[in-house]
Amino acid sequence: MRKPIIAGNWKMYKSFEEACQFVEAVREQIPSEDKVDAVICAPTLYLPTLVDIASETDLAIGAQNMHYENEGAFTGEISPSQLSSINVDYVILGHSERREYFNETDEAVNKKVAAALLAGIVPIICCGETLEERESGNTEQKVSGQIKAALNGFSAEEVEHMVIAYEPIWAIGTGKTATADDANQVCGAIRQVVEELFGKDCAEKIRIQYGGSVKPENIEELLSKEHIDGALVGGASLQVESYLALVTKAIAQ
Ligand SMILES: O=C(CO)COP(=O)(O)O
Repeated sequence: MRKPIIAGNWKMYKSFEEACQFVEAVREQIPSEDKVDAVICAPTLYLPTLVDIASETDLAIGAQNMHYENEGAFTGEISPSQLSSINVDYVILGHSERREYFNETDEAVNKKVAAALLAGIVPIICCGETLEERESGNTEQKVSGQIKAALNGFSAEEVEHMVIAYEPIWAIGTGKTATADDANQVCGAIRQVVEELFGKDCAEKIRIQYGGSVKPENIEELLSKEHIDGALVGGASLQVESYLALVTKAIAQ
């Protein structure tokens, strides 16, 4: 049995005060991390304070991006070792918004995954197809290519602790969710790629999230599917009630 993982991706939302109030409100109500991994990936600026507020609780704090170098002349960037120095547990890598607006390539994502491992941060590796790619029947080809590139050069022991997030781009922030069966099919195809590259044991252990308009009303059906082990959630992670509902529903599966 794979433990569910619910990660909120706040993107570029919330003031500092709102972020602190959110974590203060949810930290005591998060179910035990034996049952579910609950994560909030917040704007970088807020991370040290949020890690502090969430310390000694079952809520983990993550970043939404990082550079692959530990230091250097990269104005405006944040490094893996800087994140680990403030005890950040997770980092989202290769989100479609970063690939689209910030020219993040498969090669850069692969370097970032390596850097996250060295820094002891769990990478949440994103993949997903555009509407055009889906309509032309290229979903699995696109997603497999992204995953093969991101996982290039690692061992099964390393890969089994990573998290993959399948987020169809057309379902992000649009209110359109892939049907649970469609999402499960693609997550199953990703698991198959992992099995081919790293073996059955690794494929059975790695957790694969679905992301794209996940909310309390649809999470149960998504998580009831064989290959969907959690969710990467944008909009519905911004409110205390809906985030807690997602986490609570995840353990009822
Ligand atoms: O991009 C997402 C999470 O990373 C999904 O966002 P929404 O849940 O708002 O569709």
